[in-house]
Amino acid sequence: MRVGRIALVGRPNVGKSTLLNQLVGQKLSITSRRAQTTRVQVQGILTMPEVQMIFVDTPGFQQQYGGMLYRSMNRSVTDALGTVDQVVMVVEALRWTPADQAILLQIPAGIRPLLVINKVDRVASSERMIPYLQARQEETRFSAIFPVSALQRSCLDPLVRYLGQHLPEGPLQYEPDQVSDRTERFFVGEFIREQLFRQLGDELPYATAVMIDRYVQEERLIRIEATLLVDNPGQKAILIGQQGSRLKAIGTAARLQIEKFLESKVYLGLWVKVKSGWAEDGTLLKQLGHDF
Ligand SMILES: Nc1nc2c(ncn2[C@@H]2O[C@H](COP(=O)(O)OP(=O)(O)OP(=O)(O)O)[C@@H](O)[C@H]2O)c(=O)[nH]1
Repeated sequence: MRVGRIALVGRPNVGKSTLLNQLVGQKLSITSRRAQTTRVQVQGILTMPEVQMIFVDTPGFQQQYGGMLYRSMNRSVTDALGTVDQVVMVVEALRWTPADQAILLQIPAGIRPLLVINKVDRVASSERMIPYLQARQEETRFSAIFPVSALQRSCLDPLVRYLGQHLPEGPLQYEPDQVSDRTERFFVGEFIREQLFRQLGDELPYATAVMIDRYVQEERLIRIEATLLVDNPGQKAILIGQQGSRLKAIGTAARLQIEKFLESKVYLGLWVKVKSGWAEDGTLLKQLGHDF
């Protein structure tokens, strides 16, 4: 067996979560059009006849906000890189921004990352890719370059083959049918967060934490109760909406996703609570799965 840990790095929104979900074949990490939706490190596991790949989905590297939450996010990028066998850097086709460059510089010097150029489906003519590819090849740090479309699942097979061939030999670390080391409860929180990102304005999802208070298997359904923590009463009002309409829409959409994921009927109760400064509360962040 070849077994190893693979880190996906890249600036926010390049499609790391989408790529991970496609590789592992299940919706593990939430995706949205907005940047910086991944807060904690999620592992996806892909087991094939002779290979087990353990993917570490690192949060998008960002410099825009300060605060404990974001420091923890940036630190987990560097931490993750110290313990992995392969680093995959993801960028968007035809784009190489200062943020991409900063990420490349953050990868420790001894590591030769593999470059995935994602979203090639957006490139109208392949000729436009030639100078872009040449420029990337001149950046001699990459061990290999793979243009792909995570969304359309195209060109992923050569990438998987290459990754498998370059992992160390060793025993299985997870059962073959395991796709993640996270619990179902964790994913339920992620599905709720995904709806916050889809249904709210720009700022609020970042100011909201989801806590699963109850998760009980009953005879005919799974009963889940969750609290959405916000920073101030104004945010609470926005989140609840006119006569509760927004919270209801978030709850309904999240419940449908959760039912699909758990393959069971679900009751989902959502409450909104104001707790100012939650993003600076180390104990709370730990409970939510952030390491310090
Ligand atoms: N056209 C196109 N869009 C893609 C592709 N892969 C991802 N996207 C879109 O890009 C957006 C961002 O994707 P994510 O997977 O959330 O990006 P991420 O890098 O994980 O972002 P963070 O979680 O913020 O770090 C989503 O709207 C995806 O649907 C692709 O191959 N082609």
